[in-house]
Formats: sequence, C-alpha cells, structure tokens
Amino acid sequence: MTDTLQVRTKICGLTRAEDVQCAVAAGADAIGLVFYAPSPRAVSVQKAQALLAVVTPFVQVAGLFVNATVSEIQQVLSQVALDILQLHGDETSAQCAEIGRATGRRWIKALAVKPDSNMPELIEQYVTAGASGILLDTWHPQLKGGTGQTFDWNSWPQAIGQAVPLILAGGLNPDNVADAIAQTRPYAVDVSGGVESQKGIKDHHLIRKFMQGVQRG
Ligand SMILES: O=C(O)c1ccccc1NCC(=O)[C@H](O)[C@H](O)COP(=O)(O)O
Repeated sequence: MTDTLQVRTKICGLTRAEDVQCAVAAGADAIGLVFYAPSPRAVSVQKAQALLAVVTPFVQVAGLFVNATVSEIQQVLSQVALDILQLHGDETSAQCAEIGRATGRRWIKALAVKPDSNMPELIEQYVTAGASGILLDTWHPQLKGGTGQTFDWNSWPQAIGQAVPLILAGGLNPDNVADAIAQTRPYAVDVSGGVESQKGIKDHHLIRKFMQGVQRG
C-alpha cells in the first residue's frame, strides 16, 4: 500500500485548540476526537466544535466512538462536521455497516491485536462490510484503546496491507515510529499517548519529533 506513498499520520485524543493547531502545522493528515465519556480524552460537542474551528482545509477529522448507537453518532454528527468515523469498540461488521449507511460517513474499524486472533479473517469481514480502512491497536483487558502499549509488529498482516489501508496504532512515540513504519509499511500511523505530557494534553515538542520520525520511517 505504501510503496509509492508517504505514510499518513493521525494524531488522536486532542482536547485543546492549541494542540490541534500544532498537529496541523506539523503536518498531520488527520486528527481524532474522542466521543467516549469514560476516556480522559473525551470531548463534548461544544468542545469539538471549538476544535474544528481551527482545523485547516484538507485535514481530516475523525470521530472516535466506542459501542455507540446509530442515533448517538447521528446526534454528534448533526452538530460536528466529522469526516470519518473510527469505531473503536466491539461493534460487529453488520453494526459498522449500518452506522456507515445511516450516517453516510466513511468508517474505519479499530481491531485489537491479540496473540491468538485470526487477524486476516477479521479484517476481511470488516472490509467486506465497507470499512475504508482498518486500524490495528494493542489489545488490553480493560481499555478499549489509547493504551500507550505496542503489540508485536511481527504479527502485522503484510499481505493484506498490500490491498487494504491498514493503520498502525498502539504505543507509538517519536523514538519508535520510524522502526515501526520500516517493519510494517502501514498506510498510516496513529498516535495519542506517545505525544502527550499528560492524558489529553499534547506536548508540542513531541508532536514535531513524532512527525520527523514518520518522515524517517
Ligand atoms: O484515547 C482514549 O482514551 C481511547 C479510549 C477508548 C478507545 C480508544 C481510545 N483511543 C484510541 C487512540 O487514541 C488511538 O487510536 C490508538 O489507540 C493509539 O493510542 P496510543 O497507544 O495512546 O498511542
């Protein structure tokens, strides 16, 4: 997928306008806003509107949802112009397809990589249901995402990555992102905790270093 393309970058879990401005200025292709109340990075609709106001043209805004209903997502979309949905819970492929149909939005499915899971089969199921891409993140017994932990990149499904946009997430930071890219050749990388000084508060120096790491990868 990435033979001829620069790896894209999404910075997730933004909660402050100055962090959005930094991410965009540093060259992020997308930012992610978390609409999942238990997360320390959750944003309200009003906060999301304020953050969107400083996003420049051609930068995509992803809305992250965890096991939300169609109507909950529609409620957010009626007030916040999200470009793409990131479904980060236990949504089945049929539920994802229904969310995509009902909202008219593209969606990506986040899948947690467990040592024993059959990733190719799972990925195929969601792609057949209409996923625009698949985000592979680290499995955690309690957390749905934003774990700050890497998974074993040896389990990266290289062959599928030739045909499907695969997004690498989980524990990336300025020091490991170049190696991560070299090893997996993803369509895009996604980072949250690795560019934070505290949960939900991004460190601008780390954002810039992360973007340099992506260029090296
Ligand atoms: O950020 C959260 O708190 C969160 C909560 C529930 C589901 C997903 C969540 N975040 C997802 C992400 O920020 C990223 O897509 C990804 O998991 C990378 O996170 P990190 O390991 O911190 O870089």
